Amino acid sequence: MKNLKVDVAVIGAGTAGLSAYRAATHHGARTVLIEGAQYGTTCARVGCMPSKLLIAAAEAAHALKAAPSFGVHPGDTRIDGRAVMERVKRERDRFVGFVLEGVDRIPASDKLLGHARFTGPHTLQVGDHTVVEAGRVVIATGSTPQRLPNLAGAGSRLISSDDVFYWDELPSSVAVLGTGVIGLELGQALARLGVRVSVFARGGSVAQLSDPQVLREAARVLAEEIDLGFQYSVVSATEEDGQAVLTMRDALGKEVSAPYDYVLAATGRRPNVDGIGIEHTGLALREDGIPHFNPQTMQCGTSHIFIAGDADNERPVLPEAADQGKIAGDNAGRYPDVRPGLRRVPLTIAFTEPNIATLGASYKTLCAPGKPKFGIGKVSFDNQGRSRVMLQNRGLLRVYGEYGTGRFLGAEMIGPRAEHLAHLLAWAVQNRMTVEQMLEMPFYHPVVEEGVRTALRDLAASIAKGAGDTDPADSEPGT
Ligand SMILES: Cc1cc2nc3c(=O)[nH]c(=O)nc-3n(C[C@H](O)[C@H](O)[C@H](O)COP(=O)(O)OP(=O)(O)OC[C@H]3O[C@@H](n4cnc5c(N)ncnc54)[C@H](O)[C@@H]3O)c2cc1C
Ligand SMILES: NC(=O)c1ccc[n+]([C@@H]2O[C@H](COP(=O)([O-])OP(=O)(O)OC[C@H]3O[C@@H](n4cnc5c(N)ncnc54)[C@H](O)[C@@H]3O)[C@@H](O)[C@H]2O)c1
Repeated sequence: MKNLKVDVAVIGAGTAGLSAYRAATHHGARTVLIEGAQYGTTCARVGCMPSKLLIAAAEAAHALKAAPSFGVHPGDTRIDGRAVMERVKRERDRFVGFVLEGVDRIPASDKLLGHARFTGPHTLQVGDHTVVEAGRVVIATGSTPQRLPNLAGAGSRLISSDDVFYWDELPSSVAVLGTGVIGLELGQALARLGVRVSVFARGGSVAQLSDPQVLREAARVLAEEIDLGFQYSVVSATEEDGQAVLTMRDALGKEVSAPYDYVLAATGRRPNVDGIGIEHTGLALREDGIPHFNPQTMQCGTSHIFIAGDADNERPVLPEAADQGKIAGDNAGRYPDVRPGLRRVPLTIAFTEPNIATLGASYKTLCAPGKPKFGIGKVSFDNQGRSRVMLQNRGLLRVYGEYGTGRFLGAEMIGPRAEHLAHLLAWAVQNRMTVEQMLEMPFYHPVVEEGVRTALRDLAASIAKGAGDTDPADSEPGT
C-alpha cells in the first residue's frame, strides 16, 4: 500500500474536479486529482456534446421535412443511421480528445487512478493501492443515471442516455421514460431521425419548467410532433425475442403495451455520494445523503471538505460544475481563508425544438409562501413576425418583475431560438436591470427579440397596475 500526503485531494476528474484541481494548484497547494473510471468528463463523453451532435443531425432531417412548406422539395429523404452515429461518435471523440490533452498536461505525480472512499475525515482509500492523507478534500464525483427497479425486467433492452452514444446505428423503436431534459432532448431527436419513439411521463412535468402556462404550452407544442403521454405508470417491462415489451397504464386505468428495441430510462440522475464512505467524514448529511454545504463557498459545514458539480445536485449543468469547481478549489487551496465565489444567475436550456429555457427566479420560487406578489408579462410566438417568417411560430414566453422597484426577476419560455433569448434575459437579471431599462435597449427588425420586447411591455404595464393585478394563471406551479 502506498501512502501519499497532500494539501488537497480532489475526487473526480470531471468538469468540476478539473476546475477545482486547477484552482487549488493556483494557490500553491500540493494537490492530487483522483479519477475512478475514465478521464474525459461526462459532458464530453456522454452528456452535453454527444447529445447536441445527435440533435444537430435531427435538425438537419427536420429541415428537410419542413422544406416543402416553403415550396422547396428536397426529394426522398434517406437517413443513414450508421453514418449519423459515426459522426456523433467521431466528433464526440474529438471533444473528449481535447479534455484528455488537458489531463495529459497535469503532472503524473498529481494524478491517481482508482475509486476513492473516505476512511476518515482526512483519509481516503484509493483502489487497493494508495492511502491518501489530505488536509482538504473536494468531492466532485458527478452523478449517475437513476435505475428504476420496475423496469429491470427489460434486461439488456433497458438503457440510459450513456448507452445511446455508443450505438453503431439507430434502432427502429425506443420507449423513453421521463419528460425531463434528457427524455425530451433525446426523444425528439430520435423521432426526427425516423425512430418510432413513445415518451411517457409519470406526472405532468416538462423539462425544467415550473410556470403552469408555459408548461401547458410546451406539452402541447411538443406533443404535436412526438408521441408524448402524461400521467403514465409502469405496469411491466419484459425482455422478449430481443425486444422490450413495455406495458404502461394511463390516469384512467387504460393499459397500452408495445414492443420496443430499447426502453430508455431518463428518470433523473443520482449524485455520486453513495459508496464514497461519506459516513466517515463526520459531516451532517441531508435526507438525500448529500452533505449540507454553503452554495457561495461550496464548503460542507465548517469543515475542510468542499463539494462541487453534479455531486451536490444544486444546479446539475455544465457551467455550474465549472464555477462550483473553481470556488471549491480556490477555497480548498487557500483554506482556512474561505471566501464566497462568483455565482451567476441561474440559466437552463433544453435543446428541444422549440428550445425550453428558464433563467433568474423561477415561477415556482416566486410563488413560494411569504414571497411578495410579482408582475407578469407574456408573449405568444404564434403570431410573432420573424418566428412566422421562419415557420417556427410556436411557443410562449412569460417574464417576471418586481412591483415597486420594477426590477426584472426572471423568465420561463418555450420558443424559437430561446437559447439566445434566455442569455439576453439572464444578463439583464444579473445586471439588476429594471424592465424600463431593458425597454430602452435596441431591438432590431424583424427579429425574435421583438417578441421579448412585447413581453416586457406587457410586464411594464402589469407592474404599473400594481399588486392588485392578479395573475390570470394563478394556480399551482409545476415541478
Ligand atoms: C445526456 C446529457 C446531456 C447533457 N447536456 C447538457 C447540456 O447541454 N448543457 C449543460 O450545461 N449540461 C448538460 N448536461 C449536464 C452536464 O453534463 C453535467 O452537469 C456535468 O458534466 C457535471 O460535471 P461533474 O464534474 O459534476 O461530473 P462528471 O463530469 O461526471 O465528473 C465526475 C467524475 O468523478 C468520477 N468519480 C465518481 N466517483 C468517484 C470516486 N469515488 N473516486 C474517484 N472518482 C470518482 C467519475 O468517474 C467522473 O469522471 C448533460 C448531461 C447528460 C447526462
Ligand atoms: N440541456 C441541458 O442542459 C441538459 C441536457 C440533459 C441533461 N441535463 C442535466 O441532466 C440532469 C438529468 O436529466 P434527466 O432528464 O434525467 O432528469 P430530470 O430530473 O430533468 O427529469 C427526470 C424525469 O423523470 C421523471 N421521473 C423521475 N422519477 C421517476 C419514476 N420513478 N418513474 C417515472 N418517471 C420518473 C420525472 O418526472 C422527470 O420527468 C438534468 O437535471 C439536467 O441538469 C441538462
